[in-house]
Amino acid sequence: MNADQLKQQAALAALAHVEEDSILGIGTGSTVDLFIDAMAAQKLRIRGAVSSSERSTTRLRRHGIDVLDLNTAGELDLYIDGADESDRHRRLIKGGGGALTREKIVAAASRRFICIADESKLVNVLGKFPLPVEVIPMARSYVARQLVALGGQPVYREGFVTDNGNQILDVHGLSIVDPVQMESDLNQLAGVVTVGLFARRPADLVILGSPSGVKTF
Ligand SMILES: O=C(CO)[C@H](O)[C@H](O)COP(=O)(O)O
Repeated sequence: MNADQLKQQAALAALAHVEEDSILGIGTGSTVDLFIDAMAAQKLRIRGAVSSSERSTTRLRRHGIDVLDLNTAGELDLYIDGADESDRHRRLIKGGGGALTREKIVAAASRRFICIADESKLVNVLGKFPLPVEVIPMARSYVARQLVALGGQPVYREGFVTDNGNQILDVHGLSIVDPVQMESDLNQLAGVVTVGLFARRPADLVILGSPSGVKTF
């Protein structure tokens, strides 16, 4: 099975958690695209979705799914999103697609967070995937120097602007043994908008597609 088939497996398994007339939070990425398409194909009736990116908004609307404003939607029933890495405690690295800030907001505003991915995303220690950090543009070099002092090697994601008009530093070389502490530490740096570590609010359930079937934890 290829990676897309494994992502599809996870996306389909997540559909079983969607309740009729609920309001969903929708993440961003290729796995979430598959989830949106599967939800539309199965004609699941939901009240609407709060989207974490322009990319997902376009896809939801194309399927005729109502995209709601988080300010009026209230608390969301369920958030579905992919990840770049997950450890066994369901702590994640996210932001490979650059949507980490809105993803973190929508995850925080949701009662339940289900992460869908293929099994290659499961790691023992987070940090092999470069950690995305969204920064205010004028603070980019300052934040980069602080990240070097903390032992990372930040790389500017050139030519990429987030949906919020900010920039991304991808931090290589981190072995994130205490993700909760690192998330707090990096959040404190002036100019950092969002760190792509989802450790203080981990997923409630991770669904992984694998050649031997779906794995959940
Ligand atoms: O965090 C993300 C986007 O900001 C995605 O969830 C992450 O990059 C995984 O993407 P994919 O489903 O394409 O593997």
